[in-house]
Amino acid sequence: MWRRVASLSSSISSSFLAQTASRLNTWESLTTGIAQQAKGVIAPKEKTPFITFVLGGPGSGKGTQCIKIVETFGFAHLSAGDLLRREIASKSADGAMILNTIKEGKIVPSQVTVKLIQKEMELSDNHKFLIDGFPRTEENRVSFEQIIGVEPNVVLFFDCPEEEMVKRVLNRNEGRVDDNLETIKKRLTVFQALSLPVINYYSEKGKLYTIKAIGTEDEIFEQVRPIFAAFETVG
Ligand SMILES: Nc1ncnc2c1ncn2[C@@H]1O[C@H](COP(=O)(O)OP(=O)(O)O)[C@@H](O)[C@H]1O
Ligand SMILES: Nc1ccn([C@H]2C[C@H](O)[C@@H](COP(=O)(O)OP(=O)(O)O)O2)c(=O)n1
Ligand SMILES: [Mg+2]
Repeated sequence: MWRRVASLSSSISSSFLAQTASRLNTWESLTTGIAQQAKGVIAPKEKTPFITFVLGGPGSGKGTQCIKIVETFGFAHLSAGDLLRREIASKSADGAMILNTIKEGKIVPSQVTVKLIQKEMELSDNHKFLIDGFPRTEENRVSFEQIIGVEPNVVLFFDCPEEEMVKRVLNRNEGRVDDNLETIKKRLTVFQALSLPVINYYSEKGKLYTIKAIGTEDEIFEQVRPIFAAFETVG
């Protein structure tokens, strides 16, 4: 009999203990969460990231359309070119190498660019990212997959005739070292040889959305809008 009572009491006490422990755990995690928020510690990234790569030749209107996507759909905009130009301006160890590469119309080693993108993603409290001007090569693409470990949900390709891209870049007027005819010609060759294979890769994967990038900025955005609107509906 005592055994039954003993075993009963032990099962009561163990279940009581388990419940108490579970309450304490819940409380602990709640209080930890509150304390972290109060201290401004970065909250755990609960949502799966939603990644959009924005591709297209130089001057195809990627940056211009990204501004509209941010305004309408609340993405964080990470321009690979802007991040690299920021490195040059900050006179970091890689700055001189990046400047020469950009002047030459070539592509900066992937390791450098992906690390800059990774840092921005980690600092952001957004989970929806527009990664503009990346990946520009197969090496860029593979490096992102290896370092960040995720694939894009959407890949936009702004498809624009070369003569229109050249005209736009020469009129861009942002004081960029690469906005001159000599560099643009090199960039167009690099785009054909190294970036088009990436675009084809995503086309085969069924992730590519091609936008006819001629017309007014608003006309072009009307092709972009339904792509993201469809994802908003899905949830
Ligand atoms: N639809 C458009 N029609 C004419 N000019 C445009 C259009 N979209 C952008 N531009 C202009 O063309 C230049 C290049 O655009 P930008 O967004 O910087 O392209 P990208 O980021 O693809 O190089 C900018 O000066 C921009 O104001
Ligand atoms: N993934 C990338 C993106 C940009 N770069 C370098 C080389 C590019 O010619 C320059 C400028 O890129 P950016 O995207 O700002 O250029 P456009 O907006 O297309 O004119 O930066 C790079 O090396 N790798
Ligand atoms: Mg741009």
